[in-house]
Amino acid sequence: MKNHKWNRIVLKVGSALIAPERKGCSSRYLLHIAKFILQCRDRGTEVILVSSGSVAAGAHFFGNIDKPSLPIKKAMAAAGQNEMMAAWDRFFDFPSAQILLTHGDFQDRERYDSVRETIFALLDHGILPVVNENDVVTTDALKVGDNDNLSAMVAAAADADALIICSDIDGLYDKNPHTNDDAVMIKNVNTIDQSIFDMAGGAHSSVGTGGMQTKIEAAEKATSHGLTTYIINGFKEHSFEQLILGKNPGTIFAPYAKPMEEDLHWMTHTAKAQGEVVIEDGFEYPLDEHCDQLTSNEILEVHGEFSAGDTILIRSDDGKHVAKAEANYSSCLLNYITEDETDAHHQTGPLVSDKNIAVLEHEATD
Ligand SMILES: Nc1ncnc2c1ncn2[C@@H]1O[C@H](COP(=O)(O)OP(=O)(O)O)[C@@H](O)[C@H]1O
Ligand SMILES: N[C@@H](CCC(=O)OP(=O)(O)O)C(=O)O
Repeated sequence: MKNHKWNRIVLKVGSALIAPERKGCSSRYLLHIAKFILQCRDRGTEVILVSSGSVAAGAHFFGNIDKPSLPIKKAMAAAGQNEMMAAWDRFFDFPSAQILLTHGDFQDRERYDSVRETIFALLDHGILPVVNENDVVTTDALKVGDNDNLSAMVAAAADADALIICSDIDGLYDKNPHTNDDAVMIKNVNTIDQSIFDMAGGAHSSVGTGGMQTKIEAAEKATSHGLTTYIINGFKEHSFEQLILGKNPGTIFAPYAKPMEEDLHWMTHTAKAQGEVVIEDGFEYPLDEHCDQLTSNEILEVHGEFSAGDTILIRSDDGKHVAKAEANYSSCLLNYITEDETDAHHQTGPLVSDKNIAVLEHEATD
């Protein structure tokens, strides 16, 4: 696979590469990553950088406290973001542009289109977009939470051909190599199924977020959109030399032969559930074809507050995530009907829309 076939790539760089010791930014690893960006651009490949590291870069301003409170973490991000942007800028003789996003920007179609337009305009003018989560304004409801998933959302929104995740490890192993001496590296993944998710553990470093779990989630988001996804070791210059030569320096996840349609991809991988409806195990119908059979009769419990039109998660009693879909009724009404045992006439029509439904195939991870 030669990289000159890439028209556009998203390169995700983790915190450990930016501020390895939490003593501000270091050019130690950024130098060879910047060289790779230059080489790609010279070959006509547009690059979008998703750069973590604002919290790690800003930590030293706050005395590197061990367990910072949320407001202090946000303050570290605000101060570190400037340092991180400046660190990248030192390497380039072309301009870069800061894009700070939250999940809310992907959830809302107008804002999503606006982000896309801005990225395309920057690329058209040879400016390097540098994306990070807007940690200062995020709340639990609004945040993506990790830059692996954020990079996959950006890659899908920007119609990129490849997502390259630069980590602190060579690629995906069959188990966490930091805790298992016999872990074996996997060079190629053709299908991301539950067995691949089962291999992935959390982060071990003090600066990383999400570990391998969020990288597999990102790979699933990206490959189902038709992007080839790489996990490589960003500490090693050799990884980037191999990529330029069209070789595989880490783990490659093959893109779906038939990428998901845009709406289904958005519902599966981007839309955030505002609440959930628990139904009995063994609901018999394939939900995407027979969601008209799912009425209030099937509900065991309703969690969270949502309105008609919001995205909800349908979960079975044994915890399995069955589907995400657009609710036809509010949580308030569903709660009233399920709790009211006196009047069986209160049955609803279909709980969710048959136009906006995504059947989920993995076991719940939360
Ligand atoms: N199966 C696995 N294969 C490789 N790494 C794994 C695996 N399971 C867990 N990990 C952990 O994931 C880490 C990489 O993720 P993370 O610490 O979040 O770094 P980054 O800053 O690159 O996002 C590895 O260093 C390793 O400790
Ligand atoms: N937005 C955060 C990044 C969080 C994150 O996902 O970090 P990492 O696992 O190092 O990619 C920051 O800039 O510190």
